[in-house]
Amino acid sequence: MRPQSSQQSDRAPEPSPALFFETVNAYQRTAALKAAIELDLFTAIGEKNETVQELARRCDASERGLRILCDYLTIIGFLTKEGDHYALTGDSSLFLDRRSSAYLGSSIEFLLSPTHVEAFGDLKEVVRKGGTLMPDGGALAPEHPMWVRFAQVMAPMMALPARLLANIVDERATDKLRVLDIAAGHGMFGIALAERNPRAKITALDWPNVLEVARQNAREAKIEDRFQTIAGSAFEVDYGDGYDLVLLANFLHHFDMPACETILRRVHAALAEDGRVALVEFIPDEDRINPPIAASFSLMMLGTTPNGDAYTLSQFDEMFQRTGFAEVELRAMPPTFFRALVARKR
Ligand SMILES: Nc1ncnc2c1ncn2[C@@H]1O[C@H](CSCC[C@H]([NH3+])C(=O)O)[C@@H](O)[C@H]1O
Repeated sequence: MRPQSSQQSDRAPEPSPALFFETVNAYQRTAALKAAIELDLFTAIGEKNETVQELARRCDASERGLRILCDYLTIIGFLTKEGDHYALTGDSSLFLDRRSSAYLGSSIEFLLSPTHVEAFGDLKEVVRKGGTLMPDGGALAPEHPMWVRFAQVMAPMMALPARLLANIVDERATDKLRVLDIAAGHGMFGIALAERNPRAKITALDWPNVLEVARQNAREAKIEDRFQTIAGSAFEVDYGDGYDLVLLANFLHHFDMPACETILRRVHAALAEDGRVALVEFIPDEDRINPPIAASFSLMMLGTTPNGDAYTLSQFDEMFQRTGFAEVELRAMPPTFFRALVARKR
């Protein structure tokens, strides 16, 4: 490190074009990670194929290509390099080695699907308009096939947040618990509750094509006898009533505040008198720029939905107040970037 006098460190850093070049070329960063996942490079290195020659055999790729890819991945922090040997970092070993139960590689099939990437193809026009250019409400079009893909490939990634939420909302895991999981997707949030608490009964609501994936996951978790479904739009279908807990995980951010309130009013009516609603969301601080991952999620909503957003705690408070909820509790869900909001009906 360059020695700095206290006088120098008070000054603004020298101007640098580094951020410009890094950002303009950031599509190559995405491409490098995608290529490594598709070549199963991280698993190969985890299996101790550590040189370019060994990796070329294992990944069925050229030595030149792998040398340049591995050096690039080292530069951006996914690998380490000593001499001509590459190794995984702790994060890469946990999240990118296919043999890990926390493997995230399959999520690129959703996150980098053509639907998603194309939504950001002309962001200038999206910004001019103030919402997605995708037809029919973008991601919110009824039975959009992207949600089937989401349910299939994101289930492993949601297993941990689902277990964390279950601990928060059903600590004892012994009481009777009727749960409605709205926009259930893969169904993992409800399934995690049913796995912990033998008296939990889950009703999962989503589009019919998505519910097929949730039902399959419920069968695999051996809780299908306590797993029902309601197919259709959360704005239209009858929820039933008397629920002890309603889950709204990663759903409200797709809509503007009046639409969120429509859902919350319907939830309020469907809850038992001592019932609760639990939200799982990316919730930025009031400055809307921290924490970075939660706050950046607004851009995802700008590109893919007409009116969605990452709402702050004060915005959720307002929505809860206007829809009759009481006692809102905010809970962190480390090590994930989600936060949970639990509100009582009364
Ligand atoms: N109008 C709607 N009614 C019901 N579900 C919807 C609607 N629009 C989108 N969805 C579903 O909303 C889900 C959003 S993804 C969230 C899935 C899950 N709760 C999780 O936290 O991981 C997808 O499964 C969509 O199919």
